[in-house]
Amino acid sequence: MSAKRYSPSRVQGAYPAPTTDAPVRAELTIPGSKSLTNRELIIAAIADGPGRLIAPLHSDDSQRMIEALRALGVGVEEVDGGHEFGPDLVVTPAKLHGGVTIDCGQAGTVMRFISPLAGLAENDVHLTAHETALHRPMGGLISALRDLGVDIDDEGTWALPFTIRGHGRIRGGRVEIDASASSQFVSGLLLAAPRFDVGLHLVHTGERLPSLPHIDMTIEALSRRGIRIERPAVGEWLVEAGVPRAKEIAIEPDLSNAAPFLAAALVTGGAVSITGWPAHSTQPGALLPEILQSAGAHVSRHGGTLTVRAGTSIRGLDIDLSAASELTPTLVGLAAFAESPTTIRGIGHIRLHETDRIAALVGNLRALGGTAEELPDGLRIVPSPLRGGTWPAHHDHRMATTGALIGLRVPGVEIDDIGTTAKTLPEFTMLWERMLRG
Ligand SMILES: O=C(O)C1=C[C@@H](OP(=O)(O)O)[C@@H](O)[C@H](O)C1
Ligand SMILES: C=C(OP(=O)(O)O)C(=O)O
Repeated sequence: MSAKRYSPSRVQGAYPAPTTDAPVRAELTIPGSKSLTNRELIIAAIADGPGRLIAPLHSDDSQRMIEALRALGVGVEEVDGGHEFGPDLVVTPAKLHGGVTIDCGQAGTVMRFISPLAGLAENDVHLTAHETALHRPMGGLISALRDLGVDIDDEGTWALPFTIRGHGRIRGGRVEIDASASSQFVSGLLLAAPRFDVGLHLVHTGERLPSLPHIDMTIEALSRRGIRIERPAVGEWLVEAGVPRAKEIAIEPDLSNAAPFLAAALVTGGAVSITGWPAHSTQPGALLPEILQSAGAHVSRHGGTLTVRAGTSIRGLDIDLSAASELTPTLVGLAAFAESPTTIRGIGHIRLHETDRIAALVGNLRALGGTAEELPDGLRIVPSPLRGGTWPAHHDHRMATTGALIGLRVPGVEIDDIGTTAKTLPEFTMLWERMLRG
């Protein structure tokens, strides 16, 4: 039986991707970062008083986190902050109570960040996910939590669904983890670690560690609230026990969600500006200006607005994207229109993202007449003329937005399920059409 579609979007179903002959010229504001919103929600929930998230993301992934925290007893209240994409959030910490079921939807951040927190709850927490996300790796995290003394009943599967039998405390101490399947195992443990009795000494034992900027993001978020984290060696973290300070935190725009819009400038020979681009950011999307420049773009910044202008052509890239693997789908869309081949390496673990992204990207491109091949830890695209056809989203928001990018220059591309974009950007079609209107 095929998996049920994942479509919680405001715009649902098939979406004929708009095509344009004209260069796009637009200035856009992108909603808040998924990764920052869901980290700040967790830290706010274990802080020393009520705190506020300013301009957070409102999408399926953030809603799943809000509902998970509320289920555990934490107060999360919506308060108008005057922002286009939804209210601010006031988070009031509380004793975590358990006795609940939490549905993580498709959100990797929810399944990996809530699990350690559930170990601090007073009772059983049953964790499940949408059926399209039950395959996502949890084993390394389950193993580390067990080593820390957390009682988990997974019926021997090492996967969701499972029950965490919370006892109201986790002792903490030294633990090893193989986080080669996902950096979120590390982030999830670090985020809850201040509330462990003796803090945490976490040692990564796997051969590779993807998405390092996302771990830096976790460390930076905790440090901002007074929690000390040391890194005695690569792949090793020491977190002191303590209570994070309650704060008002402004959430940066989601730079990975800005990627297809910036890439649209190159694909159409135009220019796209994104407002509120942070001067410093741990988001992997902060690498976009440099990556797009290597692809031939002209990049400039004026007063917090980043502008990407097309150059004379798009250069193919040979790039290790392990630090920023969530940018892969957009860069593949860009590569389809380059003047030379693109090779992306270091991203083997994205076979276990929302879908097997390597297989899905190669398969979708080939179905439109493109030339692409899977590599053991990445993929290679040789630009060739494409024709229209169905672009399956594979219940993956970034596959859907890549289909839209390709459709800008290839008439007749239809994304089978645009609803998937609600995972992190329910406003995708609205913003895409706003970009095309200029
Ligand atoms: O911590 C985070 O917010 C994320 C970490 C990364 O996960 P992986 O390390 O599993 O790739 C990234 O791909 C995901 O989109 C968000
Ligand atoms: C891999 C992703 O999501 P998640 O947070 O569910 O891991 C992603 O957004 O590209």
